[in-house]
Amino acid sequence: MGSVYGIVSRPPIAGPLPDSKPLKFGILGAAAIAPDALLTPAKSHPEAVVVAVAARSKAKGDEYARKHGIAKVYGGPGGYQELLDDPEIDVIYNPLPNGLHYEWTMKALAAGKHVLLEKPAANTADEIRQMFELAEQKNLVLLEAFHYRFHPVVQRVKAIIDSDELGPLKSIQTSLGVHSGLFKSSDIRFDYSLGGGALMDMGCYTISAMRYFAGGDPTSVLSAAHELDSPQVDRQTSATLALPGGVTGDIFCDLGMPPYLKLIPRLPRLGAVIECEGGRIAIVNYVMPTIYHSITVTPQNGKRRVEKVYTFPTLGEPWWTSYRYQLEAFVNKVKGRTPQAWVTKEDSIANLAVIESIYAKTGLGSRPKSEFIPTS
Ligand SMILES: NC(=O)C1=CN([C@@H]2O[C@H](COP(=O)(O)OP(=O)(O)OC[C@H]3O[C@@H](n4cnc5c(N)ncnc54)[C@H](OP(=O)(O)O)[C@@H]3O)[C@@H](O)[C@H]2O)C=CC1
Ligand SMILES: O=C1OC[C@@H](O)[C@H](O)[C@H]1O
Repeated sequence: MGSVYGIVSRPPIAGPLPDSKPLKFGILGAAAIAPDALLTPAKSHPEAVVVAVAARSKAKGDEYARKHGIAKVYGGPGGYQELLDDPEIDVIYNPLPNGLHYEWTMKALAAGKHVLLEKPAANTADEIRQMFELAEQKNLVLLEAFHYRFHPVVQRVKAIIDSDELGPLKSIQTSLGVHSGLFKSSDIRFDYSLGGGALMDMGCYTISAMRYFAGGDPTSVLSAAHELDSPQVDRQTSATLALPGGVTGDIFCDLGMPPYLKLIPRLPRLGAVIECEGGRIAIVNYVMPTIYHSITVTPQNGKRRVEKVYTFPTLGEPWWTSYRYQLEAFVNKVKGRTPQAWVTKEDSIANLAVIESIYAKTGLGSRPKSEFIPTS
């Protein structure tokens, strides 16, 4: 999935600004998402450079570093901690499996590093609260990498909702699903012990977007259902949530939608529909909008229009991915400048709390708590 962005993203190679020291990033794990989420965006960011990667296997780390032009490799059983202990590194990017996010983010913060942390931030809301508390204590930046929030598309949709052009909100539907076979059965997404499940992996976006558009958190889970991949792992989850002001929210997420008639592969579901008293907004692709997107606004008493938005008035380029916008915000935050958008501690905690409440409703329960006990 990630490599699609490589096709649309055409970054120039950027040099550092004369008066600004670039932040040096280290990556925990030779993860598949890192090229799209950090390595490629950093190439066009004058104040971000990836200097090291750690991998459980030195050989895998070496190969990954060679492919992506990363100078240093920490490999073997102590490699992750060696990366955290590297005094040259300012920021750790943590794209480990969900169930390892808490342990390695706590360790990275303890080592005095800022952290760009993949979504969902951890397996439980309580772990997320602890990570942010440590970041606050140490005056470090911690961000859950909900990259889509940094792209102009969702911000434009939110502005239309808030403008009251279409009147009060009635309902919000958000979806994210991919066809079966995209992820192998051995993928981390299907491993309960690593924090797997469709609701964790993809549902976290649908809930995050729904909460963002609603401007508030669900008050209850009205109903929820799942299809299983294995006894504790949902391949698909859907739920209906009560939102403030009598608004209803429907989410759908699927790690492997079966083919139609067992033959025809399914197109990805990447959309959202927002119904208001005076019209509706339909978004195609709120998750990876740089590839393609549309915002169709249909007022009840007006003309239907389609909007597309790739840049902000004074920020971005049409080829900037959501990850590139996210990196811009992250670097600005670390440098003490005001980022264009942000995902706050409260937002990250609330998102995982909704995931946990849906898992409670379906009976699958939260993903396992980390066994890591912080020492400081
Ligand atoms: N923002 C986005 O758009 C996306 C975010 N993600 C998130 O990024 C994270 C990683 O996803 P993805 O890159 O697809 O996954 P990968 O499986 O490619 O990467 C996970 C990395 O974790 C390391 N790892 C450490 N311990 C284990 C273990 N016990 N089992 C498996 N891997 C382990 C491996 O590193 P090594 O062996 O090299 O040390 C591996 O490279 C997830 O949290 C996911 O939700 C994923 C895709 C898109
Ligand atoms: O973060 C993600 O975004 C896109 C999905 O395909 C992927 O499963 C997920 O981890």
